[in-house]
Amino acid sequence: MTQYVALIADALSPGARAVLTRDGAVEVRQVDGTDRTALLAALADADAVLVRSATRIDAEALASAPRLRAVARAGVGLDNVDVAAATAAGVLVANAPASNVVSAAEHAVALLLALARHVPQAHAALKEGRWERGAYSGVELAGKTLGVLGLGRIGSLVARRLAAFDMEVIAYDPYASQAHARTLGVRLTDVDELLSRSQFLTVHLPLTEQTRGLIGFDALQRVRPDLRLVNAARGGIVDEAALYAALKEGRVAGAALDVYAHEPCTDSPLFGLDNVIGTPHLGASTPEAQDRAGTQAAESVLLALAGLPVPDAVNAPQGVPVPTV
Ligand SMILES: NC(=O)c1ccc[n+]([C@@H]2O[C@H](COP(=O)([O-])OP(=O)(O)OC[C@H]3O[C@@H](n4cnc5c(N)ncnc54)[C@H](O)[C@@H]3O)[C@@H](O)[C@H]2O)c1
Ligand SMILES: O=C(O)CC[C@@H](O)C(=O)O
Repeated sequence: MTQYVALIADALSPGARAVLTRDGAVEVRQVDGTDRTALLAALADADAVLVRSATRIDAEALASAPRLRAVARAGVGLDNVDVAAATAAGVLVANAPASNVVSAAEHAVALLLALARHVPQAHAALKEGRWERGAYSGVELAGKTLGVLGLGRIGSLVARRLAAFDMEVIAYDPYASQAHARTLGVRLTDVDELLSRSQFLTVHLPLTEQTRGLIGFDALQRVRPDLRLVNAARGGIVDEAALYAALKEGRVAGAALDVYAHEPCTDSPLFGLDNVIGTPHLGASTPEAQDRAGTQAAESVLLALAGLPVPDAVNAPQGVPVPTV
């Protein structure tokens, strides 16, 4: 006999459903969370909702969910969940912070290498029947300076991988310790040095009110003209209009983007520039990452519904049980 309804609002791995239904207490329902009307209707009976990055759980969604006890994010970024509104409503929010970091880091490295060597452009030309060896000469990574903006989980994995390419790695992160940076072979700098010295710059920040637009017109005035920028974190951190202007005016050499201010994004003016490559938010899109993200999110939901402490809860003090449902 099921007691609770868990709503899966984005495409999650089959492992999530298997965990949720393990003890027979949870009925799983599926909804397309990007269909706002359907989402709000489905939330009316939900005790928990599981999302990736496409579904917005904001104040309106929370107000439509009188029974809701938990929001579980199968991934890292929580910018699509209004954590403050959830907390005020007594709804526990949990993410799966370590689930997809290796996939995201590997994708950032893949984008950086593809950008340096024009892999997507050369591939497209070849498939169209053009053998254009002269058009796609690239640059080496060895000996170049890599700037890492945000030396957290993903930034650290990227730094370690690219140090192995003999890059000099510098990073800006006011919350990172010197000891941590040293273990990675990274030197911590201030923003000025990061911007003015980096030949490659990779962004690994959360999207917050402090980081929104951080790489904007001002920052892009202070970079080298041979800078190649990678953003596989969140779209709003890099101001797309400022980046477009900098690329167009030759103040930046190239950009590789996995994330966009508004997603899905298929018609950005940036896509018209030859020195921009992009992927449609694929950083976490591996079966390994999705399996971990889905099952961890589902485990958090079971703990929350049982009134037990949820290790990855972002709005409950560790060790303090959430209210029993
Ligand atoms: N493309 C994808 O599919 C994908 C996958 C996973 C995560 N992400 C994004 O990557 C982000 C980073 O993930 P993570 O696991 O490394 O997070 P994290 O919390 O481990 O690291 C973020 C780091 O940013 C630093 N930071 C915060 N504000 C800063 C500021 N103003 N200036 C400089 N540094 C600042 C923090 O100190 C922290 O070390 C996530 O928030 C998410 O938005 C994207
Ligand atoms: O769910 C996804 O595929 C994206 C996840 C990623 O952006 C994250 O923040 O974890």
